[in-house]
Amino acid sequence: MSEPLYRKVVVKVGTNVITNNKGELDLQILDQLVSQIAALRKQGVEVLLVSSGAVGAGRSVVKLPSSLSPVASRQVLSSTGQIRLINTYAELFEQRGLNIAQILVTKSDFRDRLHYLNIRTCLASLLEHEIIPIINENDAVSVTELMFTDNDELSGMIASMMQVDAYIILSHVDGLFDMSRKENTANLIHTIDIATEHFHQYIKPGKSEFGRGGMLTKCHIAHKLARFGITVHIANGRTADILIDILNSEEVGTRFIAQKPVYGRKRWIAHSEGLEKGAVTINAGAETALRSPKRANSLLPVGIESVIGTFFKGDIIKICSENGEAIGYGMAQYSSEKTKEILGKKGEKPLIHYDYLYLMS
Ligand SMILES: Nc1ncnc2c1ncn2[C@@H]1O[C@H](COP(=O)(O)OP(=O)(O)O)[C@@H](O)[C@H]1O
Ligand SMILES: N[C@@H](CCC(=O)OP(=O)(O)O)C(=O)O
Repeated sequence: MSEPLYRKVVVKVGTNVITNNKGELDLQILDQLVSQIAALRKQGVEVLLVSSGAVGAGRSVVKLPSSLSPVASRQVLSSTGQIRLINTYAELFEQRGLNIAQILVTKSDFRDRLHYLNIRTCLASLLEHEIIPIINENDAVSVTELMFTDNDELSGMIASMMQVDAYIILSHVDGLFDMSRKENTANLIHTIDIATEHFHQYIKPGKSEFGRGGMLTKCHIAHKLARFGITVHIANGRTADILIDILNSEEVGTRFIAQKPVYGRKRWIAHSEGLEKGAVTINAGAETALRSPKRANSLLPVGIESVIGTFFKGDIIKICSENGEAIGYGMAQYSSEKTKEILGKKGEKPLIHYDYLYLMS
């Protein structure tokens, strides 16, 4: 391999990639994946692996009655399957002289800056000691409202938190296809430049059998990360040497071109969907000011129409447009109580400073 394209990557592998049609772990594919990661490590590439497959692996460990609730069966399958999954990885990496670590997280582990930084320190220390972190959602304890949409979202969060060069999503499909054409003539989209085109035009809604996310979630995350300056690849994890090819700059799968990098707190705020403590509704003038391409504007009380929930200084809050649609997130500079006192007034301090503001496009 020539000089690898990236120095640090997050690789996310989906259930459909690493399980066979009987739902069992596909040892041949896992072996192929591990050997590619080992080859990348030899080249000095730092790899964080996010692996789905716990629930899938659990299905081949225990047979559950159909009367069990979906939540309970997911808890049982994931907690039993995760052991099988991680043991398989441990054995395969050990054969290549590599150590792994298991990190199980829930969305609430990212709820405030301190927790977020704790996870970051943990992952950074593992990489520093040449241990490969294998991350999954802690499905046994994360229930409905605290769940990530799927592991594509979790991995996106890790990729942005760890400031990787690229986020590689290994799916069971070759990438994003242009579904606007007739099915049998669908074309693989090689690159997407989010500055000039939108992925929505290519997507067909729907999820595959065992996974949770679907192409729409993948593209949403890819778009978000490309905005932060991280290149995203969506490629087929069952294709031999796919990771090696990507890091060798071969044109495989779909690549979302990275834009100018954004760092620090803005990234954390951008991943706070569902973790907000409250919300504010703003008027049309304030929305126009926040979206101004000419200058960065902070959110002033004069443009705030209403306050929902209770929040304090330093909390993440959601920003909604006049019609109630979520348009962004930001860190409050003061409490909901104070905001209520001064909303609509001129000359007051900003509720959200532009450095702590993330607007969805
Ligand atoms: N434009 C598209 N290109 C490719 N796949 C698409 C598209 N629109 C919808 N899909 C669906 O998305 C699925 C891939 O997403 P997902 O099931 O989450 O993959 P995985 O489980 O491999 O992570 C495909 O099976 C396909 O049916
Ligand atoms: N955490 C779950 C996987 C959830 C998930 O996002 O699955 P997938 O869409 O296959 O990546 C598991 O390990 O079974």
